[in-house]
Amino acid sequence: MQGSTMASDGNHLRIPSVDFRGLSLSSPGGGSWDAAREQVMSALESFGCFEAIYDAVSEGAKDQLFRGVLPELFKLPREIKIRNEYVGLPYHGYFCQSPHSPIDSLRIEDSPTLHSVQQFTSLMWPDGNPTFSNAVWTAAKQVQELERMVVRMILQSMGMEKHYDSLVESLIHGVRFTEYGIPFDQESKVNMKAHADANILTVICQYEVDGLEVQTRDGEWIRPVPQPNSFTVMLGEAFQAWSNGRLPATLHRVRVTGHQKRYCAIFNSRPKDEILFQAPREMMDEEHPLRFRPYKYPDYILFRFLAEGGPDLHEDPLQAYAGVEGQLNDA
Ligand SMILES: O=C(O)CCC(=O)C(=O)O
Ligand SMILES: [Fe+2]
Repeated sequence: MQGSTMASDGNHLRIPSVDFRGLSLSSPGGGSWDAAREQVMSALESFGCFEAIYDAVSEGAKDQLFRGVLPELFKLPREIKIRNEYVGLPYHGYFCQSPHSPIDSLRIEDSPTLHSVQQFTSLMWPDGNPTFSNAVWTAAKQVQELERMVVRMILQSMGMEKHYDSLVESLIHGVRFTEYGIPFDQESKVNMKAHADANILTVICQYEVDGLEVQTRDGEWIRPVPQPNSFTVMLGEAFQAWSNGRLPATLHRVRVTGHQKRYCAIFNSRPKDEILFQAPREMMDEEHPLRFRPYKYPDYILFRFLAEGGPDLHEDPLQAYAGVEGQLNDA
């Protein structure tokens, strides 16, 4: 078991890494599992994220994805890519507008289900592209297993394991693939400004060209160094709401400092459209009164990205939308 690495490199903080090799959702307990769980919780507390060492997605599979499948996808003409529309939810299909950098981004919803990936594939390649479908589906299934292990560990640590099945059942997993060009502002080099994700957890797979930066709980920005067998895992706003504020969402941004195109795979699970998402009762007591009113994910996304002047309006959009001390308290 590789230890949790909180040590500094000179004065450069490193994100703790946690070894998931050999762990499985089918045996969520025992020595190595419990040790990894401790490391996960301590990393989330200080850093809001950790590097998962996880080789279920092999180096070969990553090579195939990033060298073959993704460049082929992004090379398609724009009029094909816009076919990936998620009606009613901005940023959940295709988007290519950013004030900060050239960007091209496509989300595949329900990607651990082969049929869902095939549907996406047939929009892009009407004659089919089994190599694409299989590569994406296989990676998504493996990353979903990693994500579920992390969710299970977190719930165990909070004494909430009995809610694991219902929480997982309320979520849908997807993957977003993004291609970034060189940022417009060459001083800041920001491709994507600081934000938290609306989902429960985000699992980021970088490849060769780094760029992700994460803000630690002390407010310091650190840059995960992608390894062939690592994924960066961080907390999203849905977990913050579900845990009644105990698991604050992690701020992160993207800065591409070189002159290469950057591809990134962003895996995550988010509340299903129809679910009224809320913290279980046990998360509340006299010391911890309700922090976020129940909400539906699509309503929040519309608030965040479309209503009231767009994504830049609120510094803490979840608080503004669902915080019980927020303006929309009685909405
Ligand atoms: O490209 C990355 O590393 C992160 C992208 C991101 O934060 C997002 O799409 O929400
Ligand atoms: Fe993000």
